[in-house]
Amino acid sequence: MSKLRIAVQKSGRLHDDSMQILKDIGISIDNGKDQLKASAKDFPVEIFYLRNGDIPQYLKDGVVDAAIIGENVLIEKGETITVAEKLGFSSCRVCIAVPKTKKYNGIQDLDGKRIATSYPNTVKDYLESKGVQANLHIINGSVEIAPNIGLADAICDIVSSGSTLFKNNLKEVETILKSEAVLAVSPIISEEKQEILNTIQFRIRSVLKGRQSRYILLNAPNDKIETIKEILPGMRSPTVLPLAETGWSSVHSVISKNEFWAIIDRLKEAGAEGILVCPIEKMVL
Ligand SMILES: Nc1ncnc2c1ncn2[C@@H]1O[C@H](COP(=O)(O)OP(=O)(O)OP(=O)(O)O)[C@@H](O)[C@H]1O
Ligand SMILES: O=P(O)(O)OC[C@H]1O[C@H](OP(=O)(O)OP(=O)(O)O)[C@H](O)[C@@H]1O
Ligand SMILES: [Mg+2]
Repeated sequence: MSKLRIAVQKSGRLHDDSMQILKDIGISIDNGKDQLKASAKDFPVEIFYLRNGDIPQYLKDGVVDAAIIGENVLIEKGETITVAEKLGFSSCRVCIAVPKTKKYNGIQDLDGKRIATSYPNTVKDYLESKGVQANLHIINGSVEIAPNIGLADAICDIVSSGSTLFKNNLKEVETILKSEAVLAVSPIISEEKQEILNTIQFRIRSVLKGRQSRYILLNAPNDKIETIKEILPGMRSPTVLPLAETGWSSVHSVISKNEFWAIIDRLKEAGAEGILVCPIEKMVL
């Protein structure tokens, strides 16, 4: 049976989370740090460790069948590549920034100006869509330094917390796109490998759903159960089990990770006690 070839970043911001999600879906890899290729145990998958920026070309050529990669890199270099799943980590945005002290009235201010970036296609498409022409300086790293050394009037780069912009006295003026890590697929994947990929996608969805959810357990007097059930969303309806103490029940439900703090006060007011919130490893719907 042929193996699905998946590319992951060799080292850098995506590496650890990429390996973690593979592990969570049951793909475990014995890999000496220096190996560039490794086979998974118990699953028809081979992992290739590559530079994030090189992965779109490998996907286009069919050298690898799928990859975990930043969506921003696909937008820059991967016109023909499809996104199979968003993976919920490495969230960032690609932005244009100018020196803090510069007045900025709108994108037309960049007409005829110099913009330093590692994402020339992304910037070019954006400027064209706004009818603006600028001179692009392509640099591969430390882009934020460019205005301070007189290399450019503006930059276009990745922003996450904004601290790199802040430290370099820059301000964000345009957000071109938002990005996160994705599972990307080669345009020339075979049917046999697509079958393996379908299994992987199913497992990824189960893991991501689990990560976004929490299992909640609480105790409440029986006459409060109806009110509590209305507060708890639950997958279908909450499970209600009698406690050893008469007149009391235990209520179990699944809620979104983000919902918990919003409903906790309402649950306590409604009479809930002994509230436990537990992580969920996987969730198959
Ligand atoms: N500050 C950040 N916060 C969140 N995600 C980021 C941040 N910087 C980059 N990313 C995301 O992680 C990806 C990899 O970034 P990283 O800096 O590790 O590698 P790189 O230098 O762009 O690529 P290569 O592997 O080719 O050297 C980026 O393409 C982007 O999607
Ligand atoms: O908004 P922030 O949270 O400060 O993150 C943004 C910075 O992170 C990335 O750089 P990275 O640290 O990956 O360095 P690199 O340029 O060497 O890839 C990106 O290129 C920005 O410089
Ligand atoms: Mg980087």
